Amino acid sequence: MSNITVCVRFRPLSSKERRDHGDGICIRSLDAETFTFKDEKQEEYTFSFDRVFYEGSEQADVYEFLALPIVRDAVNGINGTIITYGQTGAGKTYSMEGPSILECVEQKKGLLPRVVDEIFKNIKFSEDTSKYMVRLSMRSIWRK
Ligand SMILES: Nc1ncnc2c1ncn2[C@@H]1O[C@H](COP(=O)(O)OP(=O)(O)OP(=O)(O)O)[C@@H](O)[C@H]1O
Repeated sequence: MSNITVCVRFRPLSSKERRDHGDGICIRSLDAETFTFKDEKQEEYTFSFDRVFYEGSEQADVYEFLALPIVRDAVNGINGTIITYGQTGAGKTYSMEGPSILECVEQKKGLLPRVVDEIFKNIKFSEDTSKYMVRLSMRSIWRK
């Protein structure tokens, strides 16, 4: 895998979206890396990523593919960054934190709590006598 992994995630339609636009979706899955998008003129475009997470994907799927390799590097002293990008309501916060960072069912926990848990689990069970210093920062960048 290259040093940069780029994935796309589709969230389920909200009840308002279903009410306003019905169930019709313009995305057709081809495989775990490729989907087609049909625009309003019915033109079809194909897009490929390192992984496509369709609307049924679980938080754990995203974590295992995307974040776990970064955590494994981090405990070996290799920095890593996770960036979520998308328009408002696309699901960035849900993917990073889960439905709520404070009260959250295990299955819905987002990347951030999973990453923190795994880093400290690794440190706790590391056999050598190394000292670890963990630095983690989060930024939100938006345009009005
Ligand atoms: N994969 C998902 N499964 C179920 N619900 C989701 C998923 N992704 C997002 N949602 C829901 O969609 C809504 C919008 O998601 P979220 O708040 O994460 O968007 P956002 O990209 O962070 O938006 P903003 O940029 O405005 O902060 C929320 O109600 C969230 O719970």
